[in-house]
Amino acid sequence: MVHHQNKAIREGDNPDLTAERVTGTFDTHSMAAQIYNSEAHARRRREITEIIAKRPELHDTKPFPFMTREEKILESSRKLTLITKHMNEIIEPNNSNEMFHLNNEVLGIEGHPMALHGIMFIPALTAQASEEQQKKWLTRAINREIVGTYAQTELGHGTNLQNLETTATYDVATQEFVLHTPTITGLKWWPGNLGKSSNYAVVVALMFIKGKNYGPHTFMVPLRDEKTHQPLKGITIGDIGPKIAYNVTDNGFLGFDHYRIPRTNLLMRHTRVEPDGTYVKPPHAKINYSAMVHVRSHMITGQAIMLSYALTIATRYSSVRRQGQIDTTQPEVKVLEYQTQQHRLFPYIARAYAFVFAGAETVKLYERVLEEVATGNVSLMADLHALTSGLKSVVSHYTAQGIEQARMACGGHGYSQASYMSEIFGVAVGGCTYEGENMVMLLQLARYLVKSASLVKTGQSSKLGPLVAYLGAKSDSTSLIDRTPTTGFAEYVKTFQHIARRQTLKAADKFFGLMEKGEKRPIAWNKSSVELNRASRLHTRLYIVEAFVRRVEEVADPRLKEVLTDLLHLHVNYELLDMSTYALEDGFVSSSQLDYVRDQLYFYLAKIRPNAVSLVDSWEFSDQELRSVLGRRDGHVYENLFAWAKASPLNKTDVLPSVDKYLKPLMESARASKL
Ligand SMILES: CCCCCCCCCCCCCCCCCCCCCCCCCC(=O)SCCNC(=O)CCNC(=O)[C@H](O)C(C)(C)COP(=O)(O)OP(=O)(O)OC[C@H]1O[C@@H](n2cnc3c(N)ncnc32)[C@H](O)[C@@H]1OP(=O)(O)O
Ligand SMILES: Cc1cc2nc3c(=O)[nH]c(=O)nc-3n(C[C@H](O)[C@H](O)[C@H](O)COP(=O)(O)OP(=O)(O)OC[C@H]3O[C@@H](n4cnc5c(N)ncnc54)[C@H](O)[C@@H]3O)c2cc1C
Repeated sequence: MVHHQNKAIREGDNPDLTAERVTGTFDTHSMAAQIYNSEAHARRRREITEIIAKRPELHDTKPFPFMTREEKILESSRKLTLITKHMNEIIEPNNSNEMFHLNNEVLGIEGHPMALHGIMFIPALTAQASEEQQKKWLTRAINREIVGTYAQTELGHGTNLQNLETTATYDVATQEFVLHTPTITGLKWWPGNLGKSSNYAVVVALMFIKGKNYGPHTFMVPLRDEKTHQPLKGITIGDIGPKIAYNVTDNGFLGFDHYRIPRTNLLMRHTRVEPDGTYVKPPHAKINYSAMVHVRSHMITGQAIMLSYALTIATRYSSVRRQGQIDTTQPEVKVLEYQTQQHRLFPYIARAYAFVFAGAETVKLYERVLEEVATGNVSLMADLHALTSGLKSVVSHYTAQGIEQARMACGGHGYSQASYMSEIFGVAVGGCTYEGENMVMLLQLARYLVKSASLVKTGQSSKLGPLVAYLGAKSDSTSLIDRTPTTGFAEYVKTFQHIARRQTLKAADKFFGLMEKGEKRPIAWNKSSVELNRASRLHTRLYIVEAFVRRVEEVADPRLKEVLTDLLHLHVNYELLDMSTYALEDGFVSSSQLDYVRDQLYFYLAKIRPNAVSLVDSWEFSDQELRSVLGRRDGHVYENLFAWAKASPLNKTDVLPSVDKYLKPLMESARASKL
């Protein structure tokens, strides 16, 4: 038996797809170890997939697109119960990476009744509850004795947390907080699983003590009776209705009518209110925003995964879809042969790799900050906030664009829910909004960049942190791309640094200049904000390139290194062309250098072509996880599209009631009136 580098090859597969896999030059299991940041985790993912494959009770009973929302919620709850019961046979206890994979395989990306429980409720309790409070609630939450969510956003306010309307007023006499929703716009609105599933929530409310507003604070709040699941007195609660996607999650609304909770339900790891109402300040004003930073840090990886779902589907399908000829004397080609198709897909394959490598670095920094903050050291919080704000925005934006390109690259069948593309897009694009609307988060990063720019301008570049040290460096007069005999990544990195530095300093100049002309700070900020956000994007894209370079430098296996180097070449050339206005406007890069960049881009599209399928196979998504007829591992698309269509609920009968009731009489009366 031949041992192929691509481990997805099976007998009986569509030969067009097998032919692609045979040309792969590297071991896909080894590449999976790069993607999932460790050989052990990549292996565990495969083992978990195999365990699930052998347990039919954990499989979808029918394709999701054929189910109503209610059916999906029921089905997801059934599976959730089973995986909770058998968790320890499938994954290592409390391993969140393994849990994430288990959920994606069994429950899928449309959400489930305990989605926010794992993503935000437990992280909020872990980071913000005191040890005593953790003993009371965290263990119960981990054991799933209670179901919780994170309720912050309101109908009228999501971004501007200082103007939330839900109040928590301290009553010294009873040592209780009184939670109240004064208006319709003060209703909590959006929190995942708040509507129907959760019986507890970490609620963010403005805290008032003796008439003074202490700003947003987090409280542990019981919402429903633990036995009957009926809403408690003083609580108005429900589901907000269907969304673009993610409909298995019951995003909800919540109102309080003078609802009392004990003083000790304020999460008190970093902040305290004494019985007499004395307030003890936290070591950092934003320390209780940690659950948001948790999601922002992890969602970079989550977005890369969803982008790769779409790319896996489109690249496999493009290898079995034949349409048209390039040489008219030859048979029809796989659509993957078209340069336009490669240009649509391959740069996004490179981006997905770049994002997952940047995501791994972000999680590492997040974990370090979490440990440091637990011991009272908050020095890196601002850096982490700036980094995650930029990355969540840039990565979610390009992820959504990439998924949409992948959808269009599948032609008509991409528009069918059999492709599953619309759900993947819908879930992923939510990331542009949740955890901070993208423009708003770019502006958060811009604050950090402007502070750094003012250090540069006042001759204090030595004080710049490592993420922004390049802002204080001197540029070459022009880019050295194609001006040295062996142009390497260093010339590209310097070019991206030049572009990001110039835009940051220019946007900061604009802002400071407006203030010098007498504009008030917030007005000057608003008038500079488009330019500031451009700087934030360029800074983040530079970071992503650098993370990619760092990873490629670390890789030892020569076959992996070669293909990852090809992808990196593709990435830097595509990125530079995409932001060429910035490079051209001050003459840092010339049009002849851009011609070189274009040639390089086309060269690497062709060089990557034989590895394209192996590059997407390396993410090792099972068919169950992908839930896409077009993306099937075996490539048997057409017969399965036909089977899928036949299974559509509309095909249960030949004549629909709507026809009996309306169309037949309509046609009959049209015929009669013609007589
Ligand atoms: C995922 C985990 C998996 C875990 C498993 C792990 C396994 C691993 C596997 C990996 C895969 C996982 C994949 C997951 C996929 C999920 C799929 C789908 C799930 C869908 C779920 C959807 C969930 C969605 C939930 C939600 O959506 S929950 C609601 C989120 N809502 C927002 O995000 C509001 C935005 N708004 C603001 O964040 C604020 O409003 C505001 C703008 C900052 C101003 O904040 P404000 O308090 O007004 O600030 P200012 O007073 O203006 O002060 C400003 C000053 O503070 C500073 N500063 C502000 N912040 C912070 C901060 N943090 N830290 C430090 N400093 C900060 C700032 O730098 C400035 O400093 P300066 O420049 O002054 O020095
Ligand atoms: C799928 C999904 C799941 C969610 N889950 C949860 C959850 O579990 N818990 C929870 O609490 N919330 C949740 N949310 C809410 C989410 O966090 C907010 O919707 C998000 O933070 C954006 O806030 P917003 O809706 O107030 O948007 P807005 O702030 O009203 O945004 C509208 C527009 O105004 C602009 N804008 C607003 N402020 C500024 C500014 N200062 N400067 C420049 N432009 C500005 C924005 O850029 C945007 O273009 C979820 C949302 C979604 C879509």
